[in-house]
Amino acid sequence: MLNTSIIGASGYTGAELAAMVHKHPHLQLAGLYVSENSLDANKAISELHGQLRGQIDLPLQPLTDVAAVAQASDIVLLATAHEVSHDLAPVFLAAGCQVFDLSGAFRVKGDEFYTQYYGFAHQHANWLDAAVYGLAEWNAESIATAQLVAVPGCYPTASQLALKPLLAAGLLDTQQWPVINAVSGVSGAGRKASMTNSFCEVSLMAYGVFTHRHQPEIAAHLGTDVIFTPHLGNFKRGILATITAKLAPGVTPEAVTEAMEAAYNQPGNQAVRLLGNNAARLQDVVNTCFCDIGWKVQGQHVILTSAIDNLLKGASSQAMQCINIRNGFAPLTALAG
Ligand SMILES: NC(=O)C1=CN([C@@H]2O[C@H](COP(=O)(O)OP(=O)(O)OC[C@H]3O[C@@H](n4cnc5c(N)ncnc54)[C@H](OP(=O)(O)O)[C@@H]3O)[C@@H](O)[C@H]2O)C=CC1
Ligand SMILES: CC(=O)N[C@@H](CCC(=O)OP(=O)(O)O)C(=O)O
Repeated sequence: MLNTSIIGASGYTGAELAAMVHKHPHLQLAGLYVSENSLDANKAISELHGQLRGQIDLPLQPLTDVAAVAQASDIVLLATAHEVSHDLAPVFLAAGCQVFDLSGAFRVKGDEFYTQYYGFAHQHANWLDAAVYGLAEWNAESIATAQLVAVPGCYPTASQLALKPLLAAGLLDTQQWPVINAVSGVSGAGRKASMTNSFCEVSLMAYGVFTHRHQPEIAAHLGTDVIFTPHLGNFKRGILATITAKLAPGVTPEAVTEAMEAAYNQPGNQAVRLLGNNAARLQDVVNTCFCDIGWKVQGQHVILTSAIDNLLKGASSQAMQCINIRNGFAPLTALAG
């Protein structure tokens, strides 16, 4: 059994991770942690997340001695804000732990990226360089030997899983940037109260227009520029991305289907479900580890729809897929099947 600690366990993604680790036949929950001065310190996790009652009643411990937690852990899951992960990951890594970071702190290489999009200067160039981007269906080979996995953002997961097969097969005319419009449920903003996620303030709207940090994350890992516009929806969970792209001259609908099937009808890639000409729907993926992708071609354009649960395939279940790949377990262990 691998001792697994979750930092940020009281949050939305942290609680999902706790449930998965509890279910996993080869992982053992070593500890659940919150910040040193957290208002939730020493409460049972099930007091905050009632669905865990009777299953996981462990306390949320204040993270006071990072070195001691590292010593007691084989695997550390960081379900913490970017700056917190940035500071904590190197400590766990130096102690030899496998680290799976759900934040954006190690996702994109490049000197100016963190100052421009995250508001802090990155201090750990060596770990940023060593980090493997945890898009499970596309980076399995590198994930299998990584010590630090940077789990992709929620919008980047939905967007890239739809576009990558077409780019890999050379089917897109990238002179016209793919246009991604995506709507997320409010849990994407985390559990902490704020005016923007307050019930009476949430309304379907675009935000971060031309400035959202996921645009450069998507572009960097796709290797092509995109227009990306996120939207906040008045529902709890799920992301639906609707993506319009231009096909290269002569590309047929059959070629698009073949590219999607070649990418995902493969052993190990069962977390992506292909819908052909049907459109993806949130209700089919919420509370699951799946990404559903549909597409339709007309003339020289393709419209793709991609749906995930932002807290699962967009964060926690993708982290668990990466743990499974890294440690030689079946890819969807503790997730499905
Ligand atoms: N929500 C989503 O859909 C997605 C989130 N992510 C990323 O995953 C990470 C977690 O997100 P989410 O679960 O939504 O966030 P939440 O705000 O719901 O939870 C954050 C957790 O971190 C804890 N925390 C805060 N500061 C520290 C600290 N210094 N040391 C230890 N624990 C700390 C909080 O508890 P307390 O403050 O009480 O200490 C809480 O448990 C973020 O980086 C987010 O960007 C990625 C993809 C999707
Ligand atoms: C609805 C909402 O607010 N969503 C979040 C994205 C959450 C996510 O993917 O997290 P990372 O910050 O780890 O990239 C946002 O737009 O900031």
